[in-house]
Amino acid sequence: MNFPALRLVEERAHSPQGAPVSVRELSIAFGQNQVLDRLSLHIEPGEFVAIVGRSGCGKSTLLRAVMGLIQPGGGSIDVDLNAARLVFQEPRLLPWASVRENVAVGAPAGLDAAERDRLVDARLAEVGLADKAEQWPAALSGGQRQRVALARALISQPRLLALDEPLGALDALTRIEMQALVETVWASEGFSALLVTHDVAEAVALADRVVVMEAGRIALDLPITVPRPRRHGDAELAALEGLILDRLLGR
Ligand SMILES: Nc1ncnc2c1ncn2[C@@H]1O[C@H](COP(=O)(O)OP(=O)(O)OP(=O)(O)O)[C@@H](O)[C@H]1O
Repeated sequence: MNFPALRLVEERAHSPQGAPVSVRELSIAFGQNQVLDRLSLHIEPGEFVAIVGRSGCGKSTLLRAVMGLIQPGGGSIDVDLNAARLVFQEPRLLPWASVRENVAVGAPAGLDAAERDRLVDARLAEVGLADKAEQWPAALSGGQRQRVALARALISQPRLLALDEPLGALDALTRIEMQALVETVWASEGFSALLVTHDVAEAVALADRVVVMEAGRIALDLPITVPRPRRHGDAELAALEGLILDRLLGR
C-alpha cells in the first residue's frame, strides 16, 4: 500500500535548515532617488520576517537586492542564493506546460524521471493540488496557480523563500486560505522566509517579526509572539495590526 503522507513527513525530517540573511548598511539609489539608506536587517535561520511600508518605500527593492537581482550601491548582503527561491505576485507559469511540468521546472538537476515525478507529486499534495498534475494552468483558478508557483519553489527544498506580495492578486477568502498554507509549509519545511506585503493583517498573521520601512530605513521591528497556528481575527493580532497601522498612518 502507498502512504504518500508518510513519505512527505520523512522528506520533511530531512529538510535542510533555514538559511540566515545578513543585510548591513545597505544603500541603493536609482538616479537621484535614494531608495535604501544604510539599512540593516538580520534574519535568523528558519525565521519568518515580513516587511510592510507605504507604497514606494523600497520593500521590493530590498527583497530583490537580497535575492541578488539588484546590485547594492553600498553596504553588504550575506546570503546563500543557491538555496534561495522567489515567489512573485503573478505565478509566472508556462502556459503550454502541464501543472506537473511547471512544478518539475524547479526540481534539482540530475534526477531521473521517476524520482522527479515522485517529488512533484509530493509537492502538489503538500499544496492541495494532488489531482491537478495533468491540467493546464489555464484550467486553474488564480489561487490554484499560485499554489503551483509555491510547489515549484518548494521542490528544490529552499533554505530561504522570498515572497514578493505573493497573495496580492487573490480574493479575500482565498488569500486567508493561502496564508494558512504558507504558514503550514513554512512550519513543516523549516526554511527562512522574507515576505513583502501591503497587508498588515497578513504580516502579523504569518511573521515572527514585522519590519516597518520608512524613508529607506527600518522604522519599527516588531516581534510577533502570538502562538501558532494563528487564527484570522485573533484579538492580539488585531491589536498588533493596529499598532503598525498607527505608525504607518502617523496617528
Ligand atoms: N528599476 C528601477 N529603476 C528606477 N527606479 C526604481 C526601480 N525600481 C524601483 N524604483 C523606485 O524605487 C522606489 C521604491 O520602489 P519599490 O518597488 O522598492 O517600493 P515598494 O515599497 O515595494 O512599493 P510598492 O509597495 O508600491 O510595491 C520607488 O520610487 C520606485 O519608483
